[in-house]
Amino acid sequence: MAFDPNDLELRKDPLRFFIELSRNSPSITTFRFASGQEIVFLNHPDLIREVLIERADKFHKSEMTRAFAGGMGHGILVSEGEFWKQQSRLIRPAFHYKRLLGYAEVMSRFTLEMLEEWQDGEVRRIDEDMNALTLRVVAKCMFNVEAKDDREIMHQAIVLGQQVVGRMIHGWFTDPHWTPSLNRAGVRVVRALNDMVQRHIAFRRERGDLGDDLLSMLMEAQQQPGVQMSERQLRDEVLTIITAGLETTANALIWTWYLLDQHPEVKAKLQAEVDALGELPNFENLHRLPYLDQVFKEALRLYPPVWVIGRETVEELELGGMKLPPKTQIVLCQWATHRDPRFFEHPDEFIPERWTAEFEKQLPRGAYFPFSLGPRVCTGQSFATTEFKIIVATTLQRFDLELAQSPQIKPEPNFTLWVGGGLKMRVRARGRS
Ligand code: HEM
Repeated sequence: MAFDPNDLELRKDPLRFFIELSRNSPSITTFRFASGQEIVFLNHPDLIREVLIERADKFHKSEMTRAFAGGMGHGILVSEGEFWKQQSRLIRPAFHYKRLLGYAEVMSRFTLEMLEEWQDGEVRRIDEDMNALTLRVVAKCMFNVEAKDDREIMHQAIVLGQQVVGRMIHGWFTDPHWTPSLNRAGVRVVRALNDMVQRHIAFRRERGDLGDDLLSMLMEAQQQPGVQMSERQLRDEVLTIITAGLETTANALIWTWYLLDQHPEVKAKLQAEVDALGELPNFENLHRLPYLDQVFKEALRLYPPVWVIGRETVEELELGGMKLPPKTQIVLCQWATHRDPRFFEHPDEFIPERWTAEFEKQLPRGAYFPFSLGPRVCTGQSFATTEFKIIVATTLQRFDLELAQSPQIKPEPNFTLWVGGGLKMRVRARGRS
């Protein structure tokens, strides 16, 4: 059937919409949201590179990104210009290579604690386990928050955020009169989250002992001459890092457990690799798990947690032969580009082995961008990579996971790419200590 970008059934499924759009326009095209707003869609590595890397200063985050990030306020994800540079300079040291060593210990300890709760043969909601684990990790590593009550507040805020973003995406594609809004329950959750962050800031101020985490680094930076950072900004940065760091990594893990189940030969090969390690996975020995690295890259290709990126033009410019006025909204879609047969043979198949050094060398830069590229690349890329590898390798050394539900799983495009309906798996102890 001919592709009709206005077909309502197609619009109810934005993932299919973008695949169809990309197959019908190999480079640059436009489509309209239900409201009539025109969006430019890019689907060629040269143009993706131009926007993210080569002419990055000519593009800001899009209206869509700002709306996605609305509940987190105006943190690093959506700030621009000199202010973004200042915040980035303050936040990036928390992700420095040297710090990952300490974070990796926390990741390993919390994974082992989770596994201690798993009973041989039981069926678990693996999506809930991965969400709880990644929340615990990011809250501890970045903000030294361990209290269960605090984690519950963060969890509720994230669930709320997912509902709001889910409605937003549906509205953009299908409802000409749609406007974003937050109901009373939503307002309550956001307030609880604000109060929690304020409480932590006040507690540290009172004690006069800031500690060594990201929140402390930001609080200290507030005192530096020339640094402009209000209390509200501090709160927004905390919320941004928690949200950016939690759902993304959790979904990468959830999809990987699903993919491993569907590809027993890959799972067996990976199990053999983690068993041969002969010790607990840690920051120093992860390089001895090359197949895990290939699995990670391939899982992020097929199910990129950040499935779409938005930008808008700062000024009038020409892109791919089109003249774009200022504030033109632009979409780049990892979900579609990562499945493009021009760059990936058998694009819908899970083949970790494709990620050889030769393959990566010939892959055009801009055809694969799960963490984005250029100056606004994901701040947490190394953190997420370490966390993913430690959790998968540690779990696989001890447990075998098998799907305990229908394998027909529908990816749901939200703030990140979800496993629709959750993921039930049976966990079996592998008889190793
Ligand atoms: C597999 C896991 C992850 C994926 C796939 C991912 C992906 C991305 C992508 C695509 C962006 C760019 C978004 C845009 O341009 O609109 C981004 C930005 C960002 N990510 Fe991640 N992310 C992951 C994990 C994390 C973690 C664990 C953290 C922190 C703990 C984090 C913190 C950030 C921050 C702060 C930004 C904003 C950077 C800036 O604009 O300067 N991310 N991430």
